Amino acid sequence: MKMAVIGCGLIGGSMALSWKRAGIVDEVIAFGHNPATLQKALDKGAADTVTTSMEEAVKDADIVVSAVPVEAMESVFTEMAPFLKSDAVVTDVGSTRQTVIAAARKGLGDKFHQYAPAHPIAGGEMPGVDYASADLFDEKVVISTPDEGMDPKVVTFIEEAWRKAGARVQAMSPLQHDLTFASVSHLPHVLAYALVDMIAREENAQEKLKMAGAGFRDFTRIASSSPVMWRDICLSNREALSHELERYRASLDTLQKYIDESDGKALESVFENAVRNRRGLVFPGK
Ligand SMILES: NC(=O)C1=CN([C@@H]2O[C@H](COP(=O)(O)OP(=O)(O)OC[C@H]3O[C@@H](n4cnc5c(N)ncnc54)[C@H](O)[C@@H]3O)[C@@H](O)[C@H]2O)C=CC1
Ligand SMILES: O=C(O)C(=O)Cc1ccc(O)cc1
Repeated sequence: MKMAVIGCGLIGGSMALSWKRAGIVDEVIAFGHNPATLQKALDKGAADTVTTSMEEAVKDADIVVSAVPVEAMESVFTEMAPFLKSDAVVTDVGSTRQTVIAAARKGLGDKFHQYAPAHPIAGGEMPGVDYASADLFDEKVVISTPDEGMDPKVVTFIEEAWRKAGARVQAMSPLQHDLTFASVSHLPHVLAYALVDMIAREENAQEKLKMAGAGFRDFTRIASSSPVMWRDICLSNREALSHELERYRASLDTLQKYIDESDGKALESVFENAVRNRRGLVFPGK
């Protein structure tokens, strides 16, 4: 089996390494625009061959994965469509589902039935194939979002491949996915970026930041994530994310009121509820 990876960064590169390790694919070709990035994919062992030609990447591939930022998905699907083998399977790893599925519908056209989406809930804040690893998805959750017009056999093939690669597959609707991840992934990234940006713009920012402890480090780790990737996620899941921001703003207003009014009892009750829920959380995988 030959896999073509379109956008061989952290997730595309990790998928290549992980699916090779699991014996799902024997050979990987990476497509990209930047020869230096492609050379890194070769050095890392994520790709066996590389190309800047979409035709060369896709024409003999049995599996094609798009691992580019979500707003670039439509042009990638459009570019690959003419060169796909009739029995090739297409997938993607994007962080949003409704707009990416719409992009696949539009870009792949009458080849849409060859496509099944899957979003791995695993990654990290450092982008690029340098940070890729074969065990990134071990025991992690991968969300499958089957939708109208997809071939159930293709959906099952992609789900089974992820299981074989060591992940746990869970299915949900594209809408449910986007509402859920707006809340537990997209909102926290915006909050972390906002906090670091706000402090960094202050006159004595560097002196302040030097004083930051582990709490600040834990809260803001994800503010090191790729600006392009997160710009795209915010734009792609605009409605759900905007709703979450409104709710969060209301929650901050409430906390500010308690603080302004020195209402310790009310503050403690909010914090206790958060602690009860946070301490009970179990995160899948390592
Ligand atoms: N970083 C993470 O933790 C996770 C990311 N994702 C999703 O996976 C996808 C890839 O993210 P990462 O691997 O983290 O990013 P990355 O920045 O490490 O890799 C993206 C790669 O795509 C390339 N690229 C960008 N536009 C392109 C285009 N039009 N054609 C070809 N190549 C193009 C970039 O040069 C880069 O090599 C995104 O859709 C992201 O939302 C999903 C789960 C986790
Ligand atoms: O860095 C982290 O902790 C993440 O949250 C990684 C991540 C980023 C985007 C996704 O769609 C899924 C996982």
